[in-house]
Amino acid sequence: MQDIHNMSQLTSADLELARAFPEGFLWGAATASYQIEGGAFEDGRGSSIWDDFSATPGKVFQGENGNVAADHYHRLAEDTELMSSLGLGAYRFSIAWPRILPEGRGAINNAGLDFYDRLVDGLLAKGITPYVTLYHWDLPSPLQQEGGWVKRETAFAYADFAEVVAKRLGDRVTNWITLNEPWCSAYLGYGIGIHAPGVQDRQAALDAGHHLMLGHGLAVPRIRAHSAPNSQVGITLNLAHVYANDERPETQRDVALADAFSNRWFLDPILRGHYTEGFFEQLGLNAPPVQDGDLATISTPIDFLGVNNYTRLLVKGNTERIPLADQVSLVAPIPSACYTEMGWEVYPNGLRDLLLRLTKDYAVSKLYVTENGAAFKDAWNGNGHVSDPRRVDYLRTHIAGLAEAIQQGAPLRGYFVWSLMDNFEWAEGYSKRFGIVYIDYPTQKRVVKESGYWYAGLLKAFNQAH
Ligand SMILES: OC[C@H]1NNC[C@@H](O)[C@@H]1O
Repeated sequence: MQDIHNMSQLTSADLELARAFPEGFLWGAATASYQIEGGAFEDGRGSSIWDDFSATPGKVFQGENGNVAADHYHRLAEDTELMSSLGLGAYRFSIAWPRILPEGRGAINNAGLDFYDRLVDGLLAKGITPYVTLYHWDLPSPLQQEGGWVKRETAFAYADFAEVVAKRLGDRVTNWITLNEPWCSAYLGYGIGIHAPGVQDRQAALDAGHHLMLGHGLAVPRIRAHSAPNSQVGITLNLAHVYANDERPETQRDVALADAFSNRWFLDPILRGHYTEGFFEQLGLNAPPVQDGDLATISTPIDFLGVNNYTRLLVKGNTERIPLADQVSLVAPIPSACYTEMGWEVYPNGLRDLLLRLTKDYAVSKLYVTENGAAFKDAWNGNGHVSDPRRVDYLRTHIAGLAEAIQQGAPLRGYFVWSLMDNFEWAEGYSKRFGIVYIDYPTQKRVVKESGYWYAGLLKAFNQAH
């Protein structure tokens, strides 16, 4: 691998930026099982709701699926070497529940555990710290056939799964993330149905969200029980800072609604032990089936909050009617702004402002940015590397915001770029590329993009400064 730490990619300002971060700050990259692994029918892996959703005509771009993806299942050595060559301090990945418990509960598939054993050992051998997400959306199909996350029993099945994994990996894994983005699982999967399992029922979204959070709370002590004393357990939420487009009262009202729906729906139960006042009424829905003790379980103390952030929300108040919390109108694309291939505004201060808000409003002892990145049109001409200056600029400006947030008191301990490599972007299939490494799917060749070289150079400059 050619000198990947080619710091000539960096400006003097970049070198200054690297030095702005405190000693011990963690630099990593993130992926998820269904998005990169492939090996969908191998070694006892069961089916997930994303296998089923992908196989349903019309659900995923061009009918694409995760059967092969980036073939990571067969490329552990190559990919851990790639991570090492980039100089990553940590790697965030997720465990495919259907590899471990093909039926969702009951019989353990040891070949599935063996795969993650090999991955963890490979990372540790290269000095890369594993950050393990236990659930990144690939619910075993049999559990969905019983109702999935709208059923309370799924929360208990999840906690059992978490314990099985912690028992096997807890002697080496000390950083655990229970769930990735339960908001997406609940609202995109059960509310509007653009994600698996494709249910369109807003009440079901509330019920699923509650049981996802319950599963989180049930799992935390069981993970701790099988992990080393210095382990830390947290959860990753997708959050976005909400801005007012103007000073009108209806805009202020809608900013609060958007914040409740996008952020506080999960932040408040997990970090404050209660749902946001009036939230269900604002949605025009009933409360989910909360049982005595649930909120105490859901708000069990955690060691860090993982924050996934890509853009901001800019709200312009509705005048003609009182909107529902999930129907607030966002400002139309701003001509002067930049947008990624996902249609998300590039607004670097949004990540900084989000971290500062969390620090001010919630008693979080530690924060990690567990995902941040961008999809742009990346092309590879079959040789050399992939030029992606817009992604370099996206990373540079968002990382600069992190330094400001830390300076202003945010307890930020690390950053994981999304993503290590191009991968299956859910309903968008492979049409959207988020990687700092390009995947040529026909050949499965890994090609480090300009952003990958830049990120590697930044990490090298950071390490040299400490
Ligand atoms: O949309 C980009 C990413 N967002 N967070 C969850 C990941 O699975 C997505 O690929």
